[in-house]
Amino acid sequence: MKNYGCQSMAAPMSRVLMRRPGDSLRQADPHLWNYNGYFDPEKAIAQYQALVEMVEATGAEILWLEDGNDGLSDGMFTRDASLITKAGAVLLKMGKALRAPEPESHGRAYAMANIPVLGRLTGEALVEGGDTLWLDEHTLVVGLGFRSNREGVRQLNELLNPHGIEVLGFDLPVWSGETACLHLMSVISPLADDLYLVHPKLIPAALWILMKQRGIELIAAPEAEFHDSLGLNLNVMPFSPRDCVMIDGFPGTRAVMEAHGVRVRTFEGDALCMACEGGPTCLTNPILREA
Ligand SMILES: NC(=O)NCCC[C@H](N)C(=O)O
Repeated sequence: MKNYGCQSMAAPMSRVLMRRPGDSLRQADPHLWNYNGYFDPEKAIAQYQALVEMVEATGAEILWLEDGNDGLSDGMFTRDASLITKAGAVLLKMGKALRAPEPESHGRAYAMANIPVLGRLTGEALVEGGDTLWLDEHTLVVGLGFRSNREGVRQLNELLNPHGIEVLGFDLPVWSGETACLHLMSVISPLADDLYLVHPKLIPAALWILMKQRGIELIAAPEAEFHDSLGLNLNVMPFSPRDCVMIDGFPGTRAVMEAHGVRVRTFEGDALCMACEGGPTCLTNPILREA
């Protein structure tokens, strides 16, 4: 039986790649890494543990990457450095230069776990996993901004077309600037194959049209909470269709999801997620999702 394969955003997750924050985060220079005033490493580590317990309670197996005091404090955002497909893993190439060593560290973990590496991005290509979204198992959408570019989409097509996957790129806006983190998944969170939570104003219009054509229902989170949470209210990760986790403190966003039949679990994420610009989708890289 295969122990990897994920070409869906919300099918039941039974295996996931994670990296517990440790000394690298404790020693991170917040100015260098663009962490804001909410940053508190000890509190962040405790908040991360609450997320781990929630993942474990679903029965999902966690494949661990070690911190090892390697100075890669963003390494806890395992979503970004590799992409799992049914044909193997693709080691991506980071738009944030400080994160450049992360894809190869994923490669080492996959080798130890007997997960084949299908390929890696090279040269000028950039793609971070937070910019990728499976619209269906044959269609991967990539947000193009400061973290992902057209050469990345070209190389992904070269690697994935032989496996029946088409990769489409859509431009993202500048928004908060070059050093901030705006991924496609910062403005869209799939909650089920046919239900996405969105921040409409930042969604590429052509992608909006495509999602509507696919019959996906788009539900908008309250705009005030998007601003108050620094966008993290919208970072919602499904364990399985309509069973999700988000950070605590944004009841309006929670209510719109619950009104659509979604079970919402929460954990405190100010010192971890709001501080370091990444929520539960970024902190997890699902390795196996199957209906
Ligand atoms: N997928 C995500 O949205 N990841 C969040 C990454 C945050 C990290 N501090 C970064 O700037 O790359």
